[in-house]
Amino acid sequence: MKQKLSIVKIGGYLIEEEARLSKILDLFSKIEGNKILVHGGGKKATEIGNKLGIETKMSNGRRITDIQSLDVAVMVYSGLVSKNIVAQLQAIGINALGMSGADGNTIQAYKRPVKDVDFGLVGDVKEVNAYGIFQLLQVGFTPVFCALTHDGKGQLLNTNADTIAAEVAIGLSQDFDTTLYYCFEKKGVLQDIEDEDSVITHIDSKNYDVLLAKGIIADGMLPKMHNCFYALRNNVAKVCIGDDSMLSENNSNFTTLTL
Ligand SMILES: Nc1ncnc2c1ncn2[C@@H]1O[C@H](COP(=O)(O)OP(=O)(O)O)[C@@H](O)[C@H]1O
Ligand SMILES: CC(=O)N[C@@H](CCC(=O)OP(=O)(O)O)C(=O)O
Repeated sequence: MKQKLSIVKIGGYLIEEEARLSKILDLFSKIEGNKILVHGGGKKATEIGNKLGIETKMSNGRRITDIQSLDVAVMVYSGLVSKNIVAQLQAIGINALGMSGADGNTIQAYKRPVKDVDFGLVGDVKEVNAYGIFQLLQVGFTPVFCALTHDGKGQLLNTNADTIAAEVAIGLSQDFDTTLYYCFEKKGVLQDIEDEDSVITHIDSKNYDVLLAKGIIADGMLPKMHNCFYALRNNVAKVCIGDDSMLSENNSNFTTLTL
């Protein structure tokens, strides 16, 4: 039987709030078995960029990563956010290791080809070094991935953290029985975005199409759900979306996805 692996991705809003972040890290530390954390930090990058006088350019809600904003992304994602999370995990007994995709050649990517929009130094994942990550887990490290990959030729690339979580989950699903948790500021996928009590507890490919058609899934939830189904189609055993309480035992008020 395969060993269990939990991959938890935490989003930008949760990272911003100190108390909420430490609650999540505490719940994460209590997950039994192998685990990996993936964090975003887009909001922090925008905030620090503004302080440095580097304007954030967006297209349809997605960051355009020019050379200057890549520098900000590297400083914020693999520096400020990563090291803060790693130190907090160390303080609660987790031997965390802050990683970008360049570290240990864990995630190689290629620069996204220009179609309608040139996203700049943004990477689409080419290959996950599952064996390297497997070895880190076997010796007792807990990898903490930020939203950066590399092209193998010396160029760092900005890669969406939700995508990194899905790709790492897929890569490790050959060896592990993997559950992927997308943890963000809402209780789950909501029927009505204004009503926190309207969590849709189960979404499959059929009602996904209905939710899409009705416009219930929008904005950042569109690529998130795309990543969820992509992971499920590629051997990831279970995918869930919810807030920090999703990681507590005895809570079922979050969204579980199936094919
Ligand atoms: N039906 C929905 N249920 C919950 N959130 C939704 C829904 N439709 C759109 N959203 C939006 O999707 C966003 C989550 O995407 P995103 O900001 O990319 O997450 P993250 O913080 O994990 O990076 C939420 O902030 C919310 O505003
Ligand atoms: C290419 C791309 O989309 N990169 C993201 C990486 C950070 C991220 O994904 O942060 P959240 O999970 O907090 O949104 C960005 O720069 O915003």
